[in-house]
Amino acid sequence: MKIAMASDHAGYELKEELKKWLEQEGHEVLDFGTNSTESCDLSDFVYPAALAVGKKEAERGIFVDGVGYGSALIANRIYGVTAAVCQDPFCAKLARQHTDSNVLCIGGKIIGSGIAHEIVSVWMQTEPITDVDKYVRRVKKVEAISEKHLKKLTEI
Ligand SMILES: O=C(CO)[C@H](O)[C@H](O)COP(=O)(O)O
Repeated sequence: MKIAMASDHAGYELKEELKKWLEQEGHEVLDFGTNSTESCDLSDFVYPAALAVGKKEAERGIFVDGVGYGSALIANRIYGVTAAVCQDPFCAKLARQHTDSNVLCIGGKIIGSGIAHEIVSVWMQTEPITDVDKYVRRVKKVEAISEKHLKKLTEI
C-alpha cells in the first residue's frame, strides 16, 4: 500500500520507527517530513501529506505529532480525508470498521512504541463493515457533510 506519512518534532522519532517498519512490511511510504526533532509547525507537514491522500496519490495516511489531535484537525479539513486519532488497537479497529478512516493520527508523546505498532497493524489490516446498514448509513452521512461544506480538490 502507498502511505503518506508526516509528523512534527514531537512525533518525528515514532514516525521514523513506524516508517521503517512499514517499509519492511512491503509498503511504500511517501514521507512529507519533518526530518528532525527541531521544533516546527505541524501543518507545514501534515497539510501536504493530507492533500496527497485527498488526491489519492496515497491510499492512506499515518500522521504522528505529540498527542494526535492536531494532525486530525488539519487533515479533516481536506476533502476526501477522514482522519481518526487512535490511542489503542480497539480505537484503531473501530476507526476502520465503523468510520472507514483513511488517515490514522497518533501521539508520539503518549503512545509507546509497542502499542503504536499494534495500532498501525490493526488499522492497516481492518476493513470497513459494509454489510451492516447502520455503519454504511453513518459513513454516507459524513460524506454528505463533506460534499456540502468542503471544496473538492479539483475546484481549488
Ligand atoms: O501534539 C501536538 C498537536 O496535536 C503537537 O505536537 C504539540 O502541540 C507540539 O507542542 P510543542 O511545540 O510545545 O512541542
